[in-house]
Amino acid sequence: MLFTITEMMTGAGSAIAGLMVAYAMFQNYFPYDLRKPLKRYSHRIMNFFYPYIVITFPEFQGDGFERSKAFAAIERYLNKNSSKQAKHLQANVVQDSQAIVLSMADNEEVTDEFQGIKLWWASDHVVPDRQSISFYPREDANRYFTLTVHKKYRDVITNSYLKHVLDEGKEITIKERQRKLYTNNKSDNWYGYKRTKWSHVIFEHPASFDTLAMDPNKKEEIMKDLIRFTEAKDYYAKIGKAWKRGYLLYGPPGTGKSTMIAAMANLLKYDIYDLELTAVKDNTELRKLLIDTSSKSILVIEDIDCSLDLTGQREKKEKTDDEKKEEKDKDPVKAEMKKRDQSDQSSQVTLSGLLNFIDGLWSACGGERIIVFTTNYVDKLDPALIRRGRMDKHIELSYCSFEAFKVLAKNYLDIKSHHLFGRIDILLQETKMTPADVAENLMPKSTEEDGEACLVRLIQALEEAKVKAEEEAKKKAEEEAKAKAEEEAKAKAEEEEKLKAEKEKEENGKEGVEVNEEVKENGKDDKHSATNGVKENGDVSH
Ligand SMILES: Nc1ncnc2c1ncn2[C@@H]1O[C@H](COP(=O)(O)OP(=O)(O)OP(=O)(O)O)[C@@H](O)[C@H]1O
Ligand SMILES: [Mg+2]
Repeated sequence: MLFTITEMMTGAGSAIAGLMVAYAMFQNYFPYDLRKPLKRYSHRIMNFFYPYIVITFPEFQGDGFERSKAFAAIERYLNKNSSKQAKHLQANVVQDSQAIVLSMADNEEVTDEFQGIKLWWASDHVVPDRQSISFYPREDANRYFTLTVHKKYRDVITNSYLKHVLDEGKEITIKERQRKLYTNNKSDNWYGYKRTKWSHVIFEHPASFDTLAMDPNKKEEIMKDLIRFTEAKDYYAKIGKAWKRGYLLYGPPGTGKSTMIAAMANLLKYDIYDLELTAVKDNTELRKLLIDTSSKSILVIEDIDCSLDLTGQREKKEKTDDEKKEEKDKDPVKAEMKKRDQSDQSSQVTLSGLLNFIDGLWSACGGERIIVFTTNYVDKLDPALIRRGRMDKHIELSYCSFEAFKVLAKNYLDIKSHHLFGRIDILLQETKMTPADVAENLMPKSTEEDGEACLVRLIQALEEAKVKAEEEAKKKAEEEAKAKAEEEAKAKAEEEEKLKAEKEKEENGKEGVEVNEEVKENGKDDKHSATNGVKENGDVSH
């Protein structure tokens, strides 16, 4: 046996040596001009017998400094197969990704299947020419993927499979990317080196629809609505509408409007653009900001009633000169600061600009976008702004209901049912408390405090709120009654005054008539005497 192996080795060694000699002779003595066609024909012969096609996807293409998007997408797509099949994996921390991406190391091969067709993916690298000068700090070796598949499937692969790989890879990239929370910069900071219109931080809000306290049916409906929107690309194209949807969240402070936006972003894996309208100078800037947002994002304008005077009149009611002077005399520093503040914030964004922004021709750029407005006072908003088509879904977030309380109790205390729940149910119906306040009362304040103690505290707070509300209602009723009584008294006094005045007028009138009559009588006499006078005069003139 040992003899045979040694013999084989010797045989192989001499064969290799023979080949090397032949190659060296080919290099040295074969005419240069004939080498090229020979190579070409050998390739053709090889192709004739080799039944596969090989497609290469390099990491960097041409002189491009940017990593190829196709390569990145394929890397993500192969991730799921390679982590199962390949034995040698390479861990990469990809920029903007939450997870470490495991891809197969060089010379590893994984298989994939598509419509019953078997395909082979392999990874390798080439070391670029050392003498080349590059300013780009790319890695020394350029990696590439190769896809090998039987020739007869060429059409399926080029037409459908590659699209499927790229789409799926992109989808995974988007899902795994670190999401961002953007806010707009003032336009003074838009230009220059590395300046941008939006600044961002990593979005890490933990809110989810599970932790959101509200009626479960309503919650379900909102979630379904959101998911249907994300899947409705073709539908929107079919009906000829831009792929966007507007939500108006309204309700008193502390009822979970901002929390719901975070939950929406987490559900859909979208970025958030939090637009501060007061920092936008005019409609043109508003449009520029919109163009600079990416798709798969939620555009938020919080407290829309405060950001803009939505009756269309942008300027706040001007104070009179006297009022201004009085203010200045009281606190000159504050008055000056306010003046500067006002001149800084002189935003000329108009209602029509905002409407165009959310519903006009420009709103379609980017696609797959959700616009959310929040407000505490829905009645204050201009109907044009919140009509369907602009704000498609109106969601009211209101005071804490018993259903909402149960979600909070489960989240904060891990309690699903308790004998105190009945009392809380009645109290929640009798008094208004925001989910924010309920949550605050349910949060244990020390390690010793157990769930029951927190529920008791909530009951106390609810009872106090109830008493307070009753007192306030009583006070309000009293004030109203007082105001009404005062008004009635005032009206009565006015009526009396009026009557008195009329009476006086009447009496004066009577006297006036008598006087007049007297005057008339006197007048008659006078007339008489006057005529007489004329006559007399006439007589005189005669
Ligand atoms: N429905 C809710 N479910 C769960 N937590 C809530 C809910 N509402 C309020 N909270 C809690 O109360 C806090 C305040 O809520 P949030 O900021 O969402 O209120 P808001 O409606 O946006 O108020 P504002 O109108 O003042 O902006 C949050 O930190 C959250 O933990
Ligand atoms: Mg808020």
